[in-house]
Amino acid sequence: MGRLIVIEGLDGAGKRTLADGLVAELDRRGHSVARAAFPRYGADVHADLVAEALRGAHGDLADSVYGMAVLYALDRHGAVEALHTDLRQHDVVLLDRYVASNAAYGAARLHQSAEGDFVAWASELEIERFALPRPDLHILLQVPTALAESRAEQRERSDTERRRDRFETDSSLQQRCAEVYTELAESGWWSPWRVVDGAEHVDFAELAAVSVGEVTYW
Ligand SMILES: Nc1ncnc2c1ncn2[C@@H]1O[C@H](COP(=O)(O)OP(=O)(O)O)[C@@H](O)[C@H]1O
Ligand SMILES: Cc1cn([C@H]2C[C@H](O)[C@@H](COP(=O)(O)OP(=O)(O)O)O2)c(=O)[nH]c1=O
Repeated sequence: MGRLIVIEGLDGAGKRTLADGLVAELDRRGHSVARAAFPRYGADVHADLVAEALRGAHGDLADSVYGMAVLYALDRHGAVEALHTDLRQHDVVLLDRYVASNAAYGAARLHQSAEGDFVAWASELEIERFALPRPDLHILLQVPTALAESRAEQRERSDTERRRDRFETDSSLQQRCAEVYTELAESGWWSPWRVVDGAEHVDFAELAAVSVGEVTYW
C-alpha cells in the first residue's frame, strides 16, 4: 500500500514547484509516484463549476462558503476510487491540495480558527461521510503572504491560463488562511504535518525520506 502525501499552502506558495522537486527526488530513489491536484479542473464537473463561480458565473454561488466547499468536496468524492487504485499501485501518491484546503479556506473566509464550526463541519463531511483516504503526511509549504502573492502575480504574468481568481487576489483572506493552516499543522489535524519553509532552500532528500516513511520523527 502506497503512502498518501499532501502538499498544502497558500495560492502562489510554490506547491506545484515543490511537488515537481519531490517527484524528481522520489523518482531518483526508485520510488513510483502517482500525482494529482485538486480541484480537478477539466476532469470533474464540480471542479469546473468552482472555477466558473470564482470568475463570476452562477449568480451568488461563490458567496456561499458552504456551497463552494460542498463542490470542492464532491470533486474529491468522485476521486475516491482512483485514489485507492493509485495507492495500491504506487509507493507514493502525491496530492497538491486536499481536504485541508477546504478546511483552511472555508474557516478563513468565515473568520474562524481551526477550532471553529467550519473545520468540524468539513471534517464530518469529507472524512466521516465521504470516507476519503487519510493522508500519511501533510506538508505545509509556509511562505510569508506577501511572497506567495508576488509569486502568484509573477506566474499570472508568465502564464495567462492561470489568471488569479477572487480568493487569490484577497490578501487579507490569504493571511487568515495562513493562520488556519498553521493551527491545523500544530494540532496534527488528521495526520502528522511537516512544515517546510518555502522562502528557504528545500532539502528534497530529507523531504523524500520523510515522505516514504524512512524518517518518522517530525
Ligand atoms: N522556491 C521558489 N523560489 C522562487 N520562485 C518560486 C519558488 N517556488 C515557486 N516559485 C514560482 O512562484 C510561482 C508560483 O509557484 P507554483 O508552484 O505555481 O505555486 P502554487 O502551486 O502554490 O500556486 C511560479 O511562477 C513559480 O515558478
Ligand atoms: C482544493 C480546494 C481549493 N480551494 C481553494 C484554494 C484556491 O484559492 C482555489 C483554487 O485552487 P488552486 O489549487 O489554487 O487552483 P489554481 O491555482 O490552479 O486556480 O480554491 C478550496 O477552498 N477548497 C478546496 O478543497
